[in-house]
Amino acid sequence: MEMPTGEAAKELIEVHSFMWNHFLGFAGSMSLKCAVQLGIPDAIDRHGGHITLPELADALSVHPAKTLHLRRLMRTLAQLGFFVKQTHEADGQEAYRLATVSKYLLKNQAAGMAPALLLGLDPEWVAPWHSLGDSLRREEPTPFHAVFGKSCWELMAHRLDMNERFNESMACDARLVMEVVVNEYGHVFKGLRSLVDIGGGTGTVAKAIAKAFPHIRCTTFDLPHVIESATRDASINYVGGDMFEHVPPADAVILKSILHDWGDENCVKILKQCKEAIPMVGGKVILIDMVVNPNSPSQESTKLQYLYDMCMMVLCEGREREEHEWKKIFKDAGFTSYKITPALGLRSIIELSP
Ligand SMILES: C[S@@+](CC[C@H](N)C(=O)[O-])C[C@H]1O[C@@H](n2cnc3c(N)ncnc32)[C@H](O)[C@@H]1O
Ligand SMILES: O=c1cc(-c2ccc(O)cc2)oc2c(O)c(O)ccc12
Repeated sequence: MEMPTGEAAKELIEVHSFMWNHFLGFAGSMSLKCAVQLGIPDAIDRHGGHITLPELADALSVHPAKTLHLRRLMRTLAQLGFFVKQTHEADGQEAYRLATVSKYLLKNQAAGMAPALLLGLDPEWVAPWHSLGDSLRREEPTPFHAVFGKSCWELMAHRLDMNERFNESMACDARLVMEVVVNEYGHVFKGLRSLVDIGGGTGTVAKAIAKAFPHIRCTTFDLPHVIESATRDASINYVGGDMFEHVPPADAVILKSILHDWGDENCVKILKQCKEAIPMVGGKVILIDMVVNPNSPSQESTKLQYLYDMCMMVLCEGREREEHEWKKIFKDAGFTSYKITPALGLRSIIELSP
């Protein structure tokens, strides 16, 4: 094959770089996972936010033969924007400090995101991705079924370690999102005296609402094994059950990241149960979910929504939807009107009236 020259050579180099950037995306994610598992952000934080390489190696008990490996890991993560590399003028020693983003990887942080990183890259949660292609040729509902023979919800009822990791990942996302919802969009809860969070996990959403609006009686509703594993908070009622069969009555029900877990038919079934649970006058259903806009000015958001959609395809039977797809579901479930507030970057608040 003749080697390209001129414009063709330039194109080849660009293609090469584009491809490798994508092929090696996982190496960046896995390096970050390694940093979190080793506790690098916390070690830097404990050291006053700035640490030299030998100090870091010492703090992490890195084997003396692996100091250079640590340096390579740190320079990669600094290049990716997770740490800031500094060189001491006096002795030329390499040092690192936390970048703004890595503060969100500290353990025991209210807004920490480490559990979401660890769940997404857990070998058992990654395994179904290897079956995606084969699964597209077969009848089973998801690649997750191909690997585990059941849905993730069924599996987690028996695998309490997975249940705990999953719930913690969801809780860390909910803490972040609800901080914005109650502070910036509190009007959504105006006039409500009671509210049920459907598929509320271990209660993070309900706790955030009860704390911001103590006059609202909040209930967390989820599958029995999830409710049993929740640490009780006196301000919340906890109810175990199946949302396809019954939803406890309240002025409003909220569903955060629930409908995107399910296909259209199941969404209609869930919403019909929600409609039964709220008053015809003054009742409302509040959804916190994604509304995909393929023509969004923020193509970065659209890309993330599509990637999340792929997660839903692999791990559960859900999908991320455009407004016209939501509209049909709301109509089929018997709701007369809806209002979308694109409030949270990737996600929107959607209010439904019966
Ligand atoms: C993606 S998580 C969302 C958790 C929480 N709403 C949040 O955003 O942090 C979906 C939740 O739905 C719950 N769930 C699944 N099937 C359910 C069912 N049939 N009835 C009630 N809850 C269910 C799961 O146990 C899980 O807690
Ligand atoms: O099964 C999942 C997994 C995730 C998930 C993937 C990657 C991460 O880094 C964190 C979490 O999220 C899910 C989700 O939001 C959902 O509604 C259902 C299932 C899953």
